[in-house]
Amino acid sequence: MTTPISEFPFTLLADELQRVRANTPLVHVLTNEVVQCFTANTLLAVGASPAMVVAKEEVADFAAIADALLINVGTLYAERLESMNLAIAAANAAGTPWVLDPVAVGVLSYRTEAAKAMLALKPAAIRGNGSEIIALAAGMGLAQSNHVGKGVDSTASSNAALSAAQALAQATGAIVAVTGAIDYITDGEKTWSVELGHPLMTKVVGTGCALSAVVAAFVADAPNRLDAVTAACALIALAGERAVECADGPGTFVAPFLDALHIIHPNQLRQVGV
Ligand SMILES: Nc1ncnc2c1ncn2[C@@H]1O[C@H](COP(=O)(O)OP(=O)(O)OP(=O)(O)O)[C@@H](O)[C@H]1O
Ligand SMILES: Cc1ncsc1CCO
Ligand SMILES: [Mg+2]
Repeated sequence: MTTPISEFPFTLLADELQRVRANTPLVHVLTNEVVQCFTANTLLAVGASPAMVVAKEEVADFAAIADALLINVGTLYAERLESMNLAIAAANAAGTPWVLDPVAVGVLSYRTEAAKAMLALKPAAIRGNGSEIIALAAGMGLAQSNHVGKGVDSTASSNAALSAAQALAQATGAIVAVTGAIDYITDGEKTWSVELGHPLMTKVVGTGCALSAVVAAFVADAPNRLDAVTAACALIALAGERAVECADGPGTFVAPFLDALHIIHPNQLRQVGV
């Protein structure tokens, strides 16, 4: 059973956005080298405060003072993995929620093993595409790994990964968001479906990665993590839809996407809804 976003109270989405803007959460971002700037700009446009602190000498100190941490394994290598594990340990010690983006997990064994080990470290949320979520679930014996990704791109629809997402949420205690044409956000019991967004969003690198950073911003001090992650997914998809209205293609998508995120006001969401 899934509940469509049209039943997600608009006031809740507005309230979530207002909460994030009021708190301007400091988001510690350990992400891949492709999407750093776009991710930082997306967080700023939403109203959060990004910082890409990566040195192993600094990550523990910073994770302890940040409001949330993002771990994205898109361009993983040994030194970065060491930093990530130090940051996660410090975040957990400080009670700071952290989010896992398992980019291309299932395709390559090094990152698949690294992400699998991270699952035991209690992420607050996991956000990935269909192939990635199926692979994570398969690594725990919860699904069959029958949709290995094509590099960072999914070969599975989010629909095909829904039961894997629900099982993964139950097994890890994380909120799991599996994204694609429809985003599903689940705590293993309740599942929201967000049928918003536009296929052009897959033609611009890093929309999913940036969404994961926004998920981190929303889970910071969240009264309800399922609502927070659902609101983050809905917000990014809505901004994508609005951007497409004034974009000619991928090259002209990014500027109106950032503008839409910056301009969207909670009161607008209260009036018109999703
Ligand atoms: N076919 C689609 N139709 C509508 N919206 C889409 C579609 N595919 C993706 N989206 C939107 O793009 C967002 C990013 O999801 P996607 O599943 O493409 O991430 P991803 O594969 O991890 O991307 P990346 O690794 O490039 O950052 C989704 O949350 C959704 O809003
Ligand atoms: C293209 C790409 N390669 C490694 S990470 C990344 C960003 C999209 O996930
Ligand atoms: Mg991705």
